[in-house]
Amino acid sequence: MSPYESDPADRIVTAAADGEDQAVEAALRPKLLDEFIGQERVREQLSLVLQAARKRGTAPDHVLLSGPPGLGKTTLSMIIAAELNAPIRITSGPAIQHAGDLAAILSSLTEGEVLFLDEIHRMSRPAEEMLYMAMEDFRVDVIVGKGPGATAIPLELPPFTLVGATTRAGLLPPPLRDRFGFTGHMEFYAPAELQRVVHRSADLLDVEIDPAGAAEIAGRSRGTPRIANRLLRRVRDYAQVKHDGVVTPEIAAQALDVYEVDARGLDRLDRAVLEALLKLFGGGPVGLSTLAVAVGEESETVEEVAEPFLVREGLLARTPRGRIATAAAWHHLGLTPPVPSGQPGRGTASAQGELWGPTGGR
Ligand SMILES: Nc1ncnc2c1ncn2[C@@H]1O[C@H](COP(=O)(O)OP(=O)(O)OP(=O)(O)O)[C@@H](O)[C@H]1O
Repeated sequence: MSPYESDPADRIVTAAADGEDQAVEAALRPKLLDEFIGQERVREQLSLVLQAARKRGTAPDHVLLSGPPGLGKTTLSMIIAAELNAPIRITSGPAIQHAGDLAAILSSLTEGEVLFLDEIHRMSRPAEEMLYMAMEDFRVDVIVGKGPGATAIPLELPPFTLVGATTRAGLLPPPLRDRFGFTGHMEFYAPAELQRVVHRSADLLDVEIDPAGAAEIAGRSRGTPRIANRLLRRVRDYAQVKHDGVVTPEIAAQALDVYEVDARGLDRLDRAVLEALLKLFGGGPVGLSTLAVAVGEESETVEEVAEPFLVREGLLARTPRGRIATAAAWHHLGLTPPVPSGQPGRGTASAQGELWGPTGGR
């Protein structure tokens, strides 16, 4: 049976927002730059951009925020609007399929408004081209009619600030990237920063938590505030049902064990992949498809859902000969790595060596 029967998008450790996240996130979002935890460099740079714009009394340059999901791009866009005392309009690349959709949004903006365009790399080509002119000249050409009779009607736009967000900055065409005056690269959060995020959210949710309890949740949150907030809610449930509601490190650990999120933030799918790699293939190298069959999953699920975090954590490496486990992987699962052939004490290695899988890349 698949170790992960449900949709991988429903994992408790996914960085994408689920329905419950969306419902509670509004209450947990920091409202001003000073309340925003971590991302020191982006915060400092952005603070300068905003202060300068306020001083000049003009709309600031367009801002691009890039980084993995759940790190606070939407939150920062709302903070930008709040700091500028400006209204914000929120939309996303996939919602803008036709240039006309974008023209409708742009032409209804008010002066100084912030337009947040999430997943900007997923906009259609014609809309993207319209955006170039809008960003640079605050003007769009609206095409009326079709074929040889079509005419372009120029439309002046009020000055506005575009905040684009993308998980894939590399996919943005250079002409679009170049039109942003400031790009903020969001990094995964350090455990101490996530501990502060958990504490802050616990206060807002009226959950009593001790510092070590917050540290326990932070350590399992994969560097991502959205995951930290989600784990906090599950730990709160456990603490309220099984205990007196206070979150201690022991209670946090017990609760997250129930949800199968281990001390390093790996879930059942991540561990199944690592266990197969170590126990069945002696740590590799093994091809992706062989590894996927061994865990009863599609290759894409292993490659796109489990591997990025395992690679980031330094537990698994992708090589031209296939996937290999690192020393940290053996250590994490409490297993002893085989001794390389030709060295003394090869006994365990040969026993496991017989199980080594094919060594093709895929
Ligand atoms: N620096 C931070 N301090 C406190 N909370 C944060 C911080 N960054 C993010 N959060 C919390 O994490 C949650 C997710 O943040 P947000 O929606 O801004 O992420 P995102 O990068 O826009 O994700 P996506 O790309 O999936 O839209 C929010 O509820 C917010 O409260």
